[in-house]
Amino acid sequence: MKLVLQNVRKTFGEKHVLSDLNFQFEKGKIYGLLGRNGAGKTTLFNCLGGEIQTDSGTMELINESTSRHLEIDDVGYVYSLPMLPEFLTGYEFVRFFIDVNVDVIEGRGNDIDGLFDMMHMTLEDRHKLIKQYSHGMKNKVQMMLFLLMKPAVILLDEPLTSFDVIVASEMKQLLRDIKKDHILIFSTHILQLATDLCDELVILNHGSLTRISPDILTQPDFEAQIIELLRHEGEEGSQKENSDAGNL
Ligand SMILES: Nc1ncnc2c1ncn2[C@@H]1O[C@H](COP(=O)(O)OP(=O)(O)OP(=O)(O)O)[C@@H](O)[C@H]1O
Repeated sequence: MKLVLQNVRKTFGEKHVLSDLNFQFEKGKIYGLLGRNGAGKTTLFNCLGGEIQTDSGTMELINESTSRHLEIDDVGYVYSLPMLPEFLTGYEFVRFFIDVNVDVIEGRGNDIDGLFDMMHMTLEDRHKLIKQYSHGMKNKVQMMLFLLMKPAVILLDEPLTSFDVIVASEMKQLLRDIKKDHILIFSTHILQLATDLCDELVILNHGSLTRISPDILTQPDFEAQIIELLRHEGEEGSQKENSDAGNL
């Protein structure tokens, strides 16, 4: 399965945030999305997640012989600031979520405690009001929802930054375990996290996506090179592969 973006555009007033963006994401990989503040990472996620409409272009899921437009239900979105009903306990919310999505979730919702165990959330925590949850605990609940829904595309907007080192390591392992069934796109400003977790690094700059050559990642000064790419984003002659040439 592939997610193919072609000529995707999004403008806010005079500002061209995404301009004729082309890229192809493949199932089984974790993509690290890098870009400077205001580059348009959240805008891209919002377009993919159906939160906002693109101005033009296509976003399609392509299997071996079929293709179709990306639908809202194809996308799971873990927000950097999770929005959850604070008046419910984590357990109550997950049970409610399973009840309203029972057709999609099928048997995966039978063991709610098993899900909380997988997230290493204690019995006490799972029965506490979400209002009392830390940022990281809320992110864990969000992650549980996509384990249940199994959307084709999972977008993660800086989620691991709220986890302590132990939990971040557990979550990274969880993402590696599930990646074979999904397209995972992970937005982060933490370069070390991106190189550690992701199979491919992609830079969003001047409204387009550009794949970073894997050769750069194996070089000892890769961090300096990526910083340089971000600093001189869009300039000709930088050591990166153009997404149009390399991926479509
Ligand atoms: N609803 C909106 N209306 C007008 N402008 C917007 C809107 N949403 C985003 N923008 C603008 O689009 C640009 C891209 O913003 P976006 O939040 O997508 O960037 P980002 O890469 O996620 O940034 P950061 O890394 O700082 O979170 C910014 O200039 C922002 O001001």
